[in-house]
Amino acid sequence: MSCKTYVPEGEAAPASQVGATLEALAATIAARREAGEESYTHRLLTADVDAVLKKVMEEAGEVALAAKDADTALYFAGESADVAPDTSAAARLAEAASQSVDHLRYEAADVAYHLLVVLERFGIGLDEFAAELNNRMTEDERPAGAVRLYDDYVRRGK
Ligand SMILES: N=c1c2ncn([C@@H]3O[C@H](COP(=O)(O)OP(=O)(O)OP(=O)(O)O)[C@@H](O)[C@H]3O)c2ncn1[C@@H]1O[C@H](COP(=O)(O)O)[C@@H](O)[C@H]1O
Repeated sequence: MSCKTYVPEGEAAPASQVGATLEALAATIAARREAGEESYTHRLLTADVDAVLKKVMEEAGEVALAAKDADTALYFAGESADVAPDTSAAARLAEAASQSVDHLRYEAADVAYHLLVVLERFGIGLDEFAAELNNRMTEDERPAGAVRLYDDYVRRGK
């Protein structure tokens, strides 16, 4: 866990934080098929597919811009810490760099959410998505018991 995160006191942590989060979010998204038009997710699931595809591309672009900003901010924070450590300028640049990394995380979450909506639209469950990633791993990298794709479904259409 990073110094920016915490688990609320008294709550048991799931075996995999990101696994539990993605599963909960994917289930919420799937359930929004039955929601009303007031749900943004429902609209993305049911409107012209271009709407959600446009969002994926827009949010991916925002990740790239946020990462460039973070890269620049970290560079200046590093330079300042080398040249004038323990000054208010160095502290300000360090804080700006930390905020720019936070912004990158925010934009990455936007991409992940919109990608999950696309997967739901096309009936690709999280286990199947995991199998796609697992198939690309070496034996050493792949976790024990990891779900795989049957050979007939590997690199299909390529
Ligand atoms: N995780 C998300 C989620 N992430 C992003 N978004 C929406 O995606 C849109 C992103 O569009 P914009 O880029 O225009 O907005 P922005 O992020 O404020 O702007 P930028 O900083 O990115 O430029 C916003 O409307 C966000 O509210 C999300 N909408 C919903 N969810 C989840 O889906 C659940 C169901 O939500 P409903 O859509 O309300 O049913 C929610 O409870 C959440 O758990």
